Amino acid sequence: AQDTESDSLYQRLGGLVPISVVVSDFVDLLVSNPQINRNPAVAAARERAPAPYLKFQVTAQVCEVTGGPCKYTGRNMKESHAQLNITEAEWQRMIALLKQVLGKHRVPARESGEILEIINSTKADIVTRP
Ligand code: HEM
Repeated sequence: AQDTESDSLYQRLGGLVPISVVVSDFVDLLVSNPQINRNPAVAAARERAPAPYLKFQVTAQVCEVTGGPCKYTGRNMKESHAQLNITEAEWQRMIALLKQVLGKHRVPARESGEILEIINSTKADIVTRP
């Protein structure tokens, strides 16, 4: 059936299968990005939080906040990123990688815009250095 204006973002994205694929590609790009890995706190956190774990938690979180049936049980964004010293430049790099993945998977403009808005709403909790 066609999407309607009132469908949740979760429904318009196509549910957990496409969401998990996009998150997986995004996390793969993020954890292998040389600029972001130059941050020693981020690089060190890979042992505590390996890519498969991040994929699980981010998928559950995106599913929940877009109106899907999941329940995110991880830590909040402020606590989980507080020790990582994430800079504005690292944030901008992450946004560029996210846009790249949304484009690769042909996520439409409306849905991409809503995802970017959700991600931007977490920026103040995640970026702790200029
Ligand atoms: C430059 C941007 C970002 C970097 C470098 C980054 C890096 C990390 C790292 C290294 C961890 C593991 C922390 C630890 O366990 O000590 C983590 C956890 C996590 N991040 Fe990010 N992150 C970024 C942005 C985001 C954004 C925008 C979101 C989604 C809104 C997000 C969602 C999560 C989630 C759900 C966890 C798991 C929390 C938990 O373990 O309970 N991250 N991130």
